[in-house]
Amino acid sequence: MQLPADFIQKYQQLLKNQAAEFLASFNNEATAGFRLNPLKVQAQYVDEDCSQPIAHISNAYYGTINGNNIDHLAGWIYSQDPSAMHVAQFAQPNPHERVLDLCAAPGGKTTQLAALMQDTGLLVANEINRSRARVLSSNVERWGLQHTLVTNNSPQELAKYFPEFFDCIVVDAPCSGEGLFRKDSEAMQYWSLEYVQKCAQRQRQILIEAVKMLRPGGRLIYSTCTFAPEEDEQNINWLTQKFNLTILPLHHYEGMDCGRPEWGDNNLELRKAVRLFPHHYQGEGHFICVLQKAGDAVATSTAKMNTTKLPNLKLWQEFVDHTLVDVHFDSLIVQKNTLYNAALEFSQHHPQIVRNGLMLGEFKKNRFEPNHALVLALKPTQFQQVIELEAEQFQHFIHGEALIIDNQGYNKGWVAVSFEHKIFSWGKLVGTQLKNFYPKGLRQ
Ligand SMILES: C[S@@+](CC[C@H](N)C(=O)[O-])C[C@H]1O[C@@H](n2cnc3c(N)ncnc32)[C@H](O)[C@@H]1O
Repeated sequence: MQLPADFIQKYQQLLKNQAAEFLASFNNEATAGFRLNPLKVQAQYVDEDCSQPIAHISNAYYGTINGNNIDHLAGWIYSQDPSAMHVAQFAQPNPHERVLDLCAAPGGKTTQLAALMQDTGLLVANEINRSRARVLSSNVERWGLQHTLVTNNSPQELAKYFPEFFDCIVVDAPCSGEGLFRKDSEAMQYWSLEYVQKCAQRQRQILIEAVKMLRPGGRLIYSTCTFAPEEDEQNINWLTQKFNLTILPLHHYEGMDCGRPEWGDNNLELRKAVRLFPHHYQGEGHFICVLQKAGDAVATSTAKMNTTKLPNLKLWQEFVDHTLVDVHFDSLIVQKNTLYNAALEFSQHHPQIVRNGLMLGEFKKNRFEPNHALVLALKPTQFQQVIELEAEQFQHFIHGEALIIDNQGYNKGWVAVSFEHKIFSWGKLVGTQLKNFYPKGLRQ
């Protein structure tokens, strides 16, 4: 790999006798990994090879996945660089906490945080870029999450709505991406010494807003996928000088390096951070640091904001009675004919919302049409009827075709549709015809 000359020179100076091994690692292939969704699945039921677990990460394995197979469509797996998986794992979010993933798209950390929280409490997944926020939202849907609020705000805007609100905030910052060079050589095109400085400044602006949203005693997790000290140790050192935050010790597992005090004004506390170098760890480059804000560390409960008035829910109730089993939603709200079980209920003033909790469905004239998110979020036992497709039927169905099935005793109406016993879509049964409700945007 042809690395930029300034990059080579910089790391020769910084890493000295380790530089040759570090620079040579860029000629090796990037390491791939994936995580299983513990909200849905156990390893023995997926098609992927789960023979190489990633140490110290729950439900994670080395290897590549097929983005078009049923495991992916049904939200049972997520592709992610093994190093990146340590961020949420070190964040250790507790069930029922209020957690913010401030720079969240496409959703690697969000899906992992939600899994660790067992989809309880409140997870706010924010992304500044609108089209990336949509991708984030579709990954939240695929993962079957019920208590995640997806927002599309700048950190400055978001901070106006959530002063000292969160128990835990993850800032997986936009960075110069040096740790991605092996995976995506295009990342190198943007790289320059000036770009690193620019990224470091932008990260400081983001961190200032993150601190405003963190409650006293709350945890701030800062990560980048770059080796640059300006964006890593120097930013953390600046942060601890500017605000009342202390660095918490992280366990340095095999292959993990410590943060480098000498790269951050000789602040010895920086040793507590984790650096992942590709010549030491089987993954791409990463930096992770966990800090705690001074103050009361008692965990807060998930309080709700003001509630909204509901229209007549008869159509929804009829749908539940005919289609579902043992479901309880206690935060129902309606927005523009769409019914949600809200992750958070707002008064008049609210951030730019892309998805608020679980989208249950839409009121259309005299009927209720369930949303794709609902079929992906419920357990198989929560459907009155599940129709299992054969391989050929599955291929036709994900193309958007209706099917003629051998109807042996199914009732007319909504059914969950599965393949390999993985539920992936709604269908509507009329006699022997299974109408197709697999979303148009996902059809293959
Ligand atoms: C490293 S990526 C996040 C990856 C994500 N956490 C994951 O695990 O899938 C950084 C994100 O920050 C967003 N971003 C860019 N500029 C930003 C800014 N000024 N404030 C907040 N986020 C920003 C980018 O659009 C990008 O989605």
